[in-house]
Amino acid sequence: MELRLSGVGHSYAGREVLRGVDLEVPEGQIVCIVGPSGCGKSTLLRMMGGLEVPAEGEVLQVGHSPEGCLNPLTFIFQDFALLPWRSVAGNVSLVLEDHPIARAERREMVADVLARTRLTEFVDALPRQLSGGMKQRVAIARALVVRPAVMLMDEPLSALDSQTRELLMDDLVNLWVRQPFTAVYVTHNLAEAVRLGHRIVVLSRRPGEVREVIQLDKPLAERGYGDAELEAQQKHLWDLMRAEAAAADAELVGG
Ligand SMILES: Nc1ncnc2c1ncn2[C@@H]1O[C@H](COP(=O)(O)OP(=O)(O)OP(=O)(O)O)[C@@H](O)[C@H]1O
Repeated sequence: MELRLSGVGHSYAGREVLRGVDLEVPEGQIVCIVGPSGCGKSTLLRMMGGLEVPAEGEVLQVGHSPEGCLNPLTFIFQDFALLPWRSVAGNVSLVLEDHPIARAERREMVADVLARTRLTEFVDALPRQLSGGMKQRVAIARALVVRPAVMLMDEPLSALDSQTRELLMDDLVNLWVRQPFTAVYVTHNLAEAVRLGHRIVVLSRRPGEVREVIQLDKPLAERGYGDAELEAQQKHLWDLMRAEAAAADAELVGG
């Protein structure tokens, strides 16, 4: 399934936050959305996930969900949102419990996704026993277990330290290479965008409009830490964003 947004615009209490956003999320690709603080990135993601309806324009879901999909649009947030009293397996299986799935099959689905996210040996651990990176891997496993059509990721790595971020980026790349998924990935971090994005959408400051869409053709598996080509793309992105970010910053400071 792919997502197509056309002419999406929105205001909150008379304050315009998004304007005329056209955007496509092709099946099997990761689309990163970058832009200065407050430009409407999370709002756009919520609209893609059907949590909010845009005042203008439309968000279309085109095509079919993958076979066995239990929840077409699944969110991953920065704060993991795990239940502290449930084990790793318990947190992952939670999202299957509302579906008519036999216990044995449910167990198999959880075991499979924990293996894919390298969590098998932590199956019985509680969230408080896990590092931040592992907690986010549990959240990713929980999102993947429902076989989503599109994963909607809102700054999933921003609560983590830089080494953990690097490791998790490798994990996401490996997951995608083994079994491509479709995702929209909102981030402030341009290094993450050039490492993970097949396409990067740059929004202007509020009201967020699409300033540029960058297509990165280098295969994800070949993008490594310190890659010169990616660093050049990152610099280009920063050149685009610098003035917008400074202006947005001044606006926020000034209220
Ligand atoms: N439910 C809401 N009610 C009123 N205003 C809102 C609501 N949600 C977001 N806003 C405002 O809309 C603007 C865009 O917010 P949004 O969180 O989408 O931006 P963002 O680009 O994700 O920001 P950041 O990069 O800082 O996370 C901000 O000014 C925010 O305060």
